Amino acid sequence: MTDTAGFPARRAALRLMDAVLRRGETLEQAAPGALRGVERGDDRALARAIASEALRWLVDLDALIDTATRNRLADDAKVRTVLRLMLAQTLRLDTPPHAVVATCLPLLDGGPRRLAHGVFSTLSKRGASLPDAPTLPDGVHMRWGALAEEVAPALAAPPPLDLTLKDHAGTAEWAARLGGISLMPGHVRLARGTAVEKLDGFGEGAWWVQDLAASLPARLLGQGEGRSVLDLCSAPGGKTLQLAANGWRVTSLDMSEKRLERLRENLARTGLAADVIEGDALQWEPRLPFDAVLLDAPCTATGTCRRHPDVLHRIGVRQIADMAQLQAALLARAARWLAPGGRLVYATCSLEAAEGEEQVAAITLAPDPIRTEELPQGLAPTAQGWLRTHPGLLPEAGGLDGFFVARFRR
Ligand SMILES: C[S@@+](CC[C@H](N)C(=O)[O-])C[C@H]1O[C@@H](n2cnc3c(N)ncnc32)[C@H](O)[C@@H]1O
Repeated sequence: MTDTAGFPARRAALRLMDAVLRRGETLEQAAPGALRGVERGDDRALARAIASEALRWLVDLDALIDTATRNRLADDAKVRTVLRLMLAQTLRLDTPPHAVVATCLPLLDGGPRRLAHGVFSTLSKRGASLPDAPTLPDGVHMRWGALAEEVAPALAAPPPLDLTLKDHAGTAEWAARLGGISLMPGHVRLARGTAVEKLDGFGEGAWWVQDLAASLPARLLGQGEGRSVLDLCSAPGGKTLQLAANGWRVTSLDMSEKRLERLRENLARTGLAADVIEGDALQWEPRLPFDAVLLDAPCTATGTCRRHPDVLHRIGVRQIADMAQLQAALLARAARWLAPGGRLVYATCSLEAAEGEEQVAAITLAPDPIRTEELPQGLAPTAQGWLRTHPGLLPEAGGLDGFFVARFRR
């Protein structure tokens, strides 16, 4: 064990990488265990930043490593992962090489320290660099096809911070007060890395963090005017907050008690109200039909790859097929709970057709096509009246998450 300052953050980063690449966990799931014992907040943030950058640029970092070894290192060799972390720090986080060596080589104590030092020194002397955009893994390329070329440049850096305002009337004022820009009423975009809790308006619940794309599904249900809506799969509650703020009587259902705790905190902070139910949507039955249903279905979340680059490596055909099966079952149930004339919005933050376009192709409700004027400038619905966003859209404004959204009427 070393007591070098900065070592705990690197050890935690290595644990995060292992959790994602070996055990298929998300960075969020892995964080509590991997960061255990890392006391300082800035060390915890650093560990996450190193692992995120290593995952974002994994293919390119591996290609560099492979130019500097005589025998190719196994994909899951610890020395490869340590080298990925070392290079991510010098090439992406501007950490000086001597600091990288001092804090990372102890990760290999009793192992191939000299090999790692040699490869790192060779690449440093050579002035190794990364391409402008990350190279996506082969499996992602195969699934996304031409879309991969549009998404990759948007992955080069973490995304900006989007806020949704409780009161859309105050958009220009809040944008000026927080030093951001607005891409549509009720939206403010800030530079990435902004610390949320310290911003004006957080304590009083004037806004909540929500990617622009994630704010579109609830907007597509319009003003509630006291009508009832079921927010199905609702936690941590970004869409419940929007619906409540837009005058809907919200029933908010999710099966995760832990995520519902965050939803309740969000309601308390913003002073908004919803009937919160912990339940499994595959078992639960409502007493009365709803005027609207929003199904923000569980998904592989590959549309959030800018923020969560672990999805590029964890998600494959099996996970997509499992999610698609669950989504089909949820969609069939949600459609039955609509009152005549009621509207259903189906959304996923996935870039996989199986979780979007293919999922709604067979639905028996009438389509209620999304219109261009309902969307921020620069976005347009598909020929079918669906919305497909991806990180490569609105590049000058900083992009947006990948979402699929479709609307229907009973
Ligand atoms: C995409 S997230 C929802 C995000 C949320 N709509 C928001 O805007 O904050 C999907 C949610 O589905 C929930 N979920 C997954 N399977 C479920 C089921 N069978 N019944 C109820 N909720 C479920 C998960 O707990 C998770 O919170």
